[in-house]
Amino acid sequence: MQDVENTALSESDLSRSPSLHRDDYLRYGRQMILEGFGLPGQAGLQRSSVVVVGAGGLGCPALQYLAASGVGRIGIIDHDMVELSNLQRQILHNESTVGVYKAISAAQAIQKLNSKIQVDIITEALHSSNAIALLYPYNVILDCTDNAPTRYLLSDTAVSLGKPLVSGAAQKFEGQLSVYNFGDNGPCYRCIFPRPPAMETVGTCEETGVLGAVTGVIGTMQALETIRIITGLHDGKPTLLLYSALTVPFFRSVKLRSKKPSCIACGGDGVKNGTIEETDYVAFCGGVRPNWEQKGLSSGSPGARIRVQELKDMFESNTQITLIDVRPTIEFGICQLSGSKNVPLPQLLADPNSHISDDESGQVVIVCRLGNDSQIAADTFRESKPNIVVKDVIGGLRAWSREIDPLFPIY
Ligand SMILES: Nc1ncnc2c1ncn2[C@@H]1O[C@H](COP(=O)(O)OP(=O)(O)OP(=O)(O)O)[C@@H](O)[C@H]1O
Repeated sequence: MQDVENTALSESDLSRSPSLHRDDYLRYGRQMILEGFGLPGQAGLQRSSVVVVGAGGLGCPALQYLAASGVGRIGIIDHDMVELSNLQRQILHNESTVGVYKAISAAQAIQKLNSKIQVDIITEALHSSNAIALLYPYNVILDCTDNAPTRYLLSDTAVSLGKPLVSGAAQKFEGQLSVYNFGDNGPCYRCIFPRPPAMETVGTCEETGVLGAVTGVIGTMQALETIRIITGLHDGKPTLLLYSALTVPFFRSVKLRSKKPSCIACGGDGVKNGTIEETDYVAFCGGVRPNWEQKGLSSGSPGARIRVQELKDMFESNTQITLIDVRPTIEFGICQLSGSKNVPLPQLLADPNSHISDDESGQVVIVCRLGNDSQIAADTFRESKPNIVVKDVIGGLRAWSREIDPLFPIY
């Protein structure tokens, strides 16, 4: 499966008589004088090509260091556009590129840093029918995305194309880093995580929060691992690096086992291009968002979910409601609707009966930030107190801010 033309540079590539422009000796001199790097290392970087999937929190620092180090060709794949809430960590974007495709914004930034490298801009989402074609031209693939379907798709594609996959993840105060499908018998992502996590146990940065500098640490290390692979400085030992910004020592590493012979992707006959195209990665990972109706957690009778306009109407007509906000206390402290009481979702799930009384005379309305947790809370109440009218707010406080009160803080 290893495609010699298109995989990480071989020893013969690195020892081929290198030629650099005169300015490059000055530009890259600080790394060229490093033991084991030298002129072959720099020339290897210049001849290599790398694709970064996701130009967000991880992709930005990774791209920055890859461009600065002189990787000759860099592809950037991201279908999303820059938003104000990205600027806290997605350091290649800025106020003037809000609304611009991230792939374009990031490309502009790294071309300013290094105008001599080739940058390919791809503003479409990576999915099973374009992955092989989009990733084929590059030596190393970086997973800087934030969702399980893309992780499995990237891993299968990397296996199929015989390319190393440098995978990063960051959430809250923590991050993870690993290189898959590399070295002597290195495992793929599926060998280590054969089944996706349950959808309700994972969340995006939007849902769970992330400290910007944590993505900086992991994204930078993704660039570092990539440079080690290209220049032959990587020992190829499969390792999962775990980082926690709040716990000393900050880094721990876990030795990973070799490729699993029974792995459906890299064991046996291996994954075929056709298999990737036929796989519904979103379905494999349980759907884009948990759909509580489909999971049998009915959302009650028609009208069980209300729009923010209906909530406003209830306020204005003085309808008697018990308004429960199920966000974490720290978020409730940032902003809240007047008259709402805070019962964080885990507390509510642990003991739903203690938060509303049996003779609740009005309606119970549940709100959260985006309208997902409120559905879980409402279904839990309906099960424990079937005689009480429980509604939840579609789109949550985000929708309230967008549609009703533009002065209400959005985060
Ligand atoms: N299949 C995919 N193809 C291309 N880009 C992807 C794919 N999946 C995820 N991404 C990109 O990966 C990036 C992940 O970065 P990050 O989580 O920091 O950003 P975000 O999604 O903007 O964050 P937030 O959760 O705060 O909205 C995003 O820019 C997203 O568009």
